[in-house]
Amino acid sequence: EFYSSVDSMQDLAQVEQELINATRSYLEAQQNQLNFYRRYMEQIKREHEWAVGQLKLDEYLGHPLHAFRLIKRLVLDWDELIFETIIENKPREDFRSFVDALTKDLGYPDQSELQGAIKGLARLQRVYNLTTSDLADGVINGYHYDSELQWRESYEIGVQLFDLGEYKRSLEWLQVAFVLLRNSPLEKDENGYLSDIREYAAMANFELGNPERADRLLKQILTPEPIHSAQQTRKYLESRVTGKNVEEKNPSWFANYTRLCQGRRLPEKGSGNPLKCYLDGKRHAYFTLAPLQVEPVHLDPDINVYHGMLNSKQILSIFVEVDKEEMVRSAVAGEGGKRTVRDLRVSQQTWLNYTAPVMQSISRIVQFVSGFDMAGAESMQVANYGVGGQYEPHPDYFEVNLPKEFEGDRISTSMFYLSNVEQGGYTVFTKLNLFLPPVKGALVMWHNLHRSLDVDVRTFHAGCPVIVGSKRIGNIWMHSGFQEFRRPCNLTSDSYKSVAYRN
Ligand SMILES: O=C(O)CCC(=O)C(=O)O
Ligand SMILES: [Fe+2]
Repeated sequence: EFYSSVDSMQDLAQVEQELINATRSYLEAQQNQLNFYRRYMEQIKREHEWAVGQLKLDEYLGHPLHAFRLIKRLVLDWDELIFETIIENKPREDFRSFVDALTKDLGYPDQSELQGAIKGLARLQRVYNLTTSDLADGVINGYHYDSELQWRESYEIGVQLFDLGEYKRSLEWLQVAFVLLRNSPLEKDENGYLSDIREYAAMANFELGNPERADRLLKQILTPEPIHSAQQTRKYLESRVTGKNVEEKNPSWFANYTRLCQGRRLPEKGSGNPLKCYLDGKRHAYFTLAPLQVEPVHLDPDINVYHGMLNSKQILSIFVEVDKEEMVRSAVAGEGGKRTVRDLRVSQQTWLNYTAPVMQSISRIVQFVSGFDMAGAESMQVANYGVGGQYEPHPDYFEVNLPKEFEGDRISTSMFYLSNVEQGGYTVFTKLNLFLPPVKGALVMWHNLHRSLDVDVRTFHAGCPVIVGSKRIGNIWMHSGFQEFRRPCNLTSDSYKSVAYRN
């Protein structure tokens, strides 16, 4: 799978580069072969002309060498030089086997990849309120990127969204495609693409509960030919009950999620945020010379950002380790805890243990900042999101179906940002009115469990869709086993605080 991480998309760029090279050599080889045929024809033609110019044909052929040449050409040359090489077409065979090997080697995207990429675009539109015309113009949140879409691309998006049942969005893309094609000075639309667009637009309108509009669009493309597909579509639609214009129903968390992803908090009660950044050199001797740069972003539950925990060199070393592993599409726990791939989590990931030197440093950082015993730590999960990649609101604890290999639930999360993100990709806490833009080298830490070890529902959080850029994070989840002396329970339980936050 390629679309779910920017890193794996790089393989595709390489595939395309190699395809360009291979196609170039193919064209060149074909050209050489054609030139050879042409030269051969010219040569024979010259001989014919010479013969006709000089002598009568029977005189010419009366010469034994001429007779021999003609027969030799027809028996051998035409066959070997022309017929066989045309049929065999070596350049084409070479090209075909090169492409086969290349796609086997580096992989090749299929329809489902295209769908994944298009769903990603639709997700960006939904979460960030991006208009279709802006996106098609390459304008994202007011930033102009030099990459507007062609009518064909907009059309393809419209068609795919139609197939996905996203009729309203589909219609918008079809309209953009229509206008682009109609206003395009180069395209003459000999193939009737305007009609194709109208036909899809008609069907989308029909599904949206506008049968009159659908009919009007289809009438615009009716041709005298009875087999034309617009007529068939019309018949088909007449036989069906029109769709209902149902407003897209979003889940209850969606409004909070999108607002925070857009960097908008609800106004705070009281006198605003009293939290101040501070330096902490006392937490552990390790931080005496380089005190922790703490940005407390929430109290109760405490969420802290520790800035400058990893430098670029260390982050590069982490990715040297990542390159030794295989990145796989991230999954979520499905029914009965089974690994399930879903659109709610679109990224690729791998796991790193703490043997490499850089990973030993990371282990020390987490140990000294959190005070936890690393005996309870999972390996670090390194993830890379693709454009539109996200992780919808979830808790990090298991609560049920805790995998057997762990002692206790995930008591805390330590999340390192391993990249900046050009646009989007915030981490948001949907129940705490909190958003965090990724800052390369920073570490975010919080507890997922109350001191009673009951789950703290307030810690629901999400990774917002990446709009532009490649988001990389490294997560270390700590389990509650081994930590009884590190984070002892209180005399009174504070798990009541979570009650109001369940849904
Ligand atoms: O990408 C993010 O900001 C959050 C990721 C996350 O919550 C997770 O991987 O569990
Ligand atoms: Fe998480």
